Amino acid sequence: MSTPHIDANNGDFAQTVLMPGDPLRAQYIAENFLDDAVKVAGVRNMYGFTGTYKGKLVSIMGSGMGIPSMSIYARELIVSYGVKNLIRIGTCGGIGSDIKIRDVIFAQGASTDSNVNRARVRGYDFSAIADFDLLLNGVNAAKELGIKAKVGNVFTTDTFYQADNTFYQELDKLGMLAIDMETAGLYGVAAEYGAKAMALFTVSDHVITGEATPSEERQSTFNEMVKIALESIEA
Ligand SMILES: O=P(O)(O)O[C@H]1O[C@H](CO)[C@@H](O)[C@H]1O
Ligand SMILES: O=c1cc[nH]c(=O)[nH]1
Repeated sequence: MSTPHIDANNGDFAQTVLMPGDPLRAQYIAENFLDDAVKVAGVRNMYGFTGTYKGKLVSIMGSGMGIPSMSIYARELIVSYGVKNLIRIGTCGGIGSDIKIRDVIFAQGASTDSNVNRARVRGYDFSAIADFDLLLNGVNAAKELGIKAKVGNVFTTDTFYQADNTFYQELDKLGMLAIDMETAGLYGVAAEYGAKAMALFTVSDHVITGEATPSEERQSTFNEMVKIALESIEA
């Protein structure tokens, strides 16, 4: 049974879905990290794949950019396909002065300029937080792989191009590690529909210093994050 945005059959998705923003990254992961990967979804070229990693069944599906796109796919995966764990694997802009490009960051919590989570609690504030077990498994997997990772609050924005860059300094003062465009929405959808969610990123650029990862290095840092996410999955 397909949904308006996912043309997969019942049972096509594993209990855990890794979600990069870019569907071509989903395809790259399926081709390079999974065994026996099968394409299960492709409406609007938002590809979804299911295969195995070290014998564990896992799916990968693009989320698109921004909270609205992520929220559609996350909701349909949970409600219509019974997905239990959603792990965002994305890129982000670094904010803190101790954040360097290529760092791996776990989003323990996600603040936002979006109204979607307030709308879930009658206009009050909602703490958009990662599922503790998924976060712990991810942090432990990073440790075992010898990859240093940072864990903390991030900011999810609807606006990739900020009108006023001094905003980043204000986020820095509040201890925000990084900025992305989906995580607060993912955490809200997971809470609303009873699934677990967690996000980790690699820092592609630093929004205060302007430093950016050279394009030829992006793939290798991205691969480290993918390995962390895949190793963190429980059988
Ligand atoms: O690399 P992805 O996962 O798409 O994540 C980041 O990149 C996009 C912006 O360029 C936004 O989706 C942002 O969250
Ligand atoms: O959302 C994002 C991702 C990477 N870099 C940014 O500045 N923002």
